[in-house]
Amino acid sequence: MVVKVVEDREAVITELCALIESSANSSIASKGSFNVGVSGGSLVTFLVSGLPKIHSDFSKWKIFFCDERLVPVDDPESTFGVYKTKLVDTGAVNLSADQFVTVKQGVSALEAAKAYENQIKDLVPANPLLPQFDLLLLGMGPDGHTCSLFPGHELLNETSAWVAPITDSPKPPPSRITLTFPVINNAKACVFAVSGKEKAEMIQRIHVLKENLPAARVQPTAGEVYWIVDKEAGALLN
Ligand SMILES: O=C1O[C@H](COP(=O)(O)O)[C@@H](O)[C@H](O)[C@H]1O
Repeated sequence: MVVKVVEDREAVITELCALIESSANSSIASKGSFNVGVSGGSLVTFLVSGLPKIHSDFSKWKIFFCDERLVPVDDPESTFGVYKTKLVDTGAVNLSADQFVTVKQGVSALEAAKAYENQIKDLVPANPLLPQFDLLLLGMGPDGHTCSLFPGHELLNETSAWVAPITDSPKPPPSRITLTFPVINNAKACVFAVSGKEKAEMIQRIHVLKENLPAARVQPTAGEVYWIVDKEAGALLN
């Protein structure tokens, strides 16, 4: 695990996007494609600000969702909706909407999760039996959740589904789908980008007190997990 404390939110964005650039370009050089999973929440604003500054062949990118809220795309809570509006429609980066592997609309959470799992099966090479993303970009909520994996929730123990439905998310909206730990921990690399003093206590609980919170369970078996935190979020690390 690599924990890097940087000056401020801007520096988090710079570090995060340098890591993305390097991962994307080495994936494209070695196999001609880059399969990346994105999260919602604060990560969207980091990427909207940082991605336009990196150099990569964006046509080789395929973008998946580490989790998605089951709301219409034009709802402000839709993670795809926000990326589409702020990153694609603005032309900020050379990505088209169809490079995002979106979640089926207008069906139950269970059906949406199953359909997304099948899309992943078709598009992401398995290594050896589970899909292996090149990079997963993760956020951590102030309660220690990541993706839509919340403290104390039964989904933390999911071992067979790659993508799971959740209809009782403690953070609204309640209905979502999420990658599960077997898939997350099979990624080549995962990165958390965390900024702000409201995250400081949780960073301490995970990295100093070693509490087994959802974000702490991100430990890729054959890859690296990076934590990029700013000084406010990392204030209680020592
Ligand atoms: O609900 C969600 O929250 C987490 C954390 O969001 P943040 O705004 O505290 O960074 C996010 O990573 C996840 O994708 C999202 O659905």
